Amino acid sequence: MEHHFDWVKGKKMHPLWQSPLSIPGGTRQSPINIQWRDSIYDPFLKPLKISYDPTTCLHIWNNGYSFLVEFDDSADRSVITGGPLENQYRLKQFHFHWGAINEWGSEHTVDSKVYPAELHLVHWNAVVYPTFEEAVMEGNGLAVIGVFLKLGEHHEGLQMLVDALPAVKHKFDVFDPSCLIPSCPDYWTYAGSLTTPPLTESVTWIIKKKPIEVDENQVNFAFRMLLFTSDGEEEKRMVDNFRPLQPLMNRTVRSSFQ
Ligand SMILES: NS(=O)(=O)c1ccc(C(=O)N2CCN(Cc3ccccc3)C2)cc1
Ligand SMILES: [Zn+2]
Repeated sequence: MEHHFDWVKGKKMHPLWQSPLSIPGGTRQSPINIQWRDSIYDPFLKPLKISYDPTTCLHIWNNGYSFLVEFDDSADRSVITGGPLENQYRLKQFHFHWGAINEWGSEHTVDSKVYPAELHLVHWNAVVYPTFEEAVMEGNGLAVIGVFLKLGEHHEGLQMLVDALPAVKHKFDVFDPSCLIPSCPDYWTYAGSLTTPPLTESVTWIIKKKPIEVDENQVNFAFRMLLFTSDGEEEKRMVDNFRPLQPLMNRTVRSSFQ
């Protein structure tokens, strides 16, 4: 799929959505820097309840600016509930954001610390909305779990994805994405938006405090060998697919931990 780039004086620029330009009138845009000491402990926040059915995993594919692993969301088989959420949300897909080198790549930052990559597990409110596309347009439509990746030990679960990547549309038998989520229950949560078009302000963000560890080869092979372009075009490595930080404006980040 052709990646829409913006041209300025004949130079390929990053796609529009990566410019600092926030959408007109946007008051809850993402990503943001999470200032740990400014986050407010909320004792009423419940533990997040995650129950995924590994057989709902469909396939992995490259959508031009990331690679996604999509799930069968036709029933309540892989769901999250609790945490800051009023309803149960269905898992639709997960994807990553990463940089060309390990110095950057994550979308959110913590006390201005950038991680080499960030995982997003995307869920939608199927209790209230009939389709994902409609939920994308509503303030309580989506819930995304963000998990930071840091360099360290080899990660067995990620390795299964790395091994599947060469085949663009790789049929998965089973994959349980909870193996990519740290067991530590602590998270921050805030009201935000999609970080890619249509940038709608429909996401309840749940950012895990603990990162997962992956080794250097996994980052290099999992992410940096992917291409933005489709066959026949000059090769453009798929890197730096993260949006710049957005203003916090009148928002509070709550923490589930003291
Ligand atoms: N980085 S992120 O976690 O914020 C994120 C980014 C993209 C998506 C995503 O699957 N889509 C965004 C909307 N798009 C399709 C669509 C739907 C309605 C209207 C227009 C377009 C699919 C989900 C989460
Ligand atoms: Zn994302």
